[in-house]
Amino acid sequence: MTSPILETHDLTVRFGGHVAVDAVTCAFQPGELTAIVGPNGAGKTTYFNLISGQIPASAGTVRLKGRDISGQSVSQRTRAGIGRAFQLTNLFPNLSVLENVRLVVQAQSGKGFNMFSTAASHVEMTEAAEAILMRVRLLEQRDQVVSELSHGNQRKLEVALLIALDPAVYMFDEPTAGMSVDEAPVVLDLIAELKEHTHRTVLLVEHKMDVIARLADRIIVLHNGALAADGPPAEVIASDVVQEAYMGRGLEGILENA
Ligand SMILES: Nc1ncnc2c1ncn2[C@@H]1O[C@H](COP(=O)(O)OP(=O)(O)OP(=O)(O)O)[C@@H](O)[C@H]1O
Repeated sequence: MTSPILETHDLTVRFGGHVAVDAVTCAFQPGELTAIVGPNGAGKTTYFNLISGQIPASAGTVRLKGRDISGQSVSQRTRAGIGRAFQLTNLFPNLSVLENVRLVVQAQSGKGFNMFSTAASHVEMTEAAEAILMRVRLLEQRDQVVSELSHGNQRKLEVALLIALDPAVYMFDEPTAGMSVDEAPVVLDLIAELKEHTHRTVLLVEHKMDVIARLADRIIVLHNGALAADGPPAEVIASDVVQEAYMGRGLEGILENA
């Protein structure tokens, strides 16, 4: 077995007396797509926040490629390879779609805002940004200002920015939430492609059963902040612990059928 890309060890956070994430120990392998499920308030988003660094842990560690990143800020973790789908506030709303992607491509190329960068490299960065926009089917909207994009297209742009960042671990929190039936498949295809073609590790918080069935290699179930089950989808869905945890409703009872 290869070394895990990402590991959490006894990861815990308390809010006052409430333990929102309770000693979660889990390892994620390269190329593996894990769906994180559980009822409302189970701690899924908080677990994500602990991994990406939005909130500090009360106890436990997060390791990326074997290195302890528990003390690092969000931006340090992003640079280290944790790519969480951008919140809309991370997009530059008054810039065009192309400009938003090109800024990330530029930052990744190490050139930053170098005013002396050559015309050729500017052309190359534009081409790289356009290639990404083509992948996410946003090339037609390249000159549109971000604030004028539809919700679905803004989500696609978030995926484009993540692709430009090319992190080792992609994190998506309900990536198709609020998307139309026409828009959602494009984003799901992109996530599938990340896993299959680029062998990236993907973590997905998801309520929709059809999305999980299509994409997940593995499901972890959080219940009251603790890891209640972990394994291949069919096994987890059928497991006694999951059936009992949801009082006979089974996992299907807490997932939405689209
Ligand atoms: N900053 C905070 N301060 C206090 N309590 C919090 C904070 N963030 C989360 N919680 C609590 O921690 C628990 C876990 O919340 P979390 O949002 O992680 O659940 P979730 O599984 O993502 O739920 P949902 O499916 O509804 O998004 C909840 O009881 C929530 O109220």
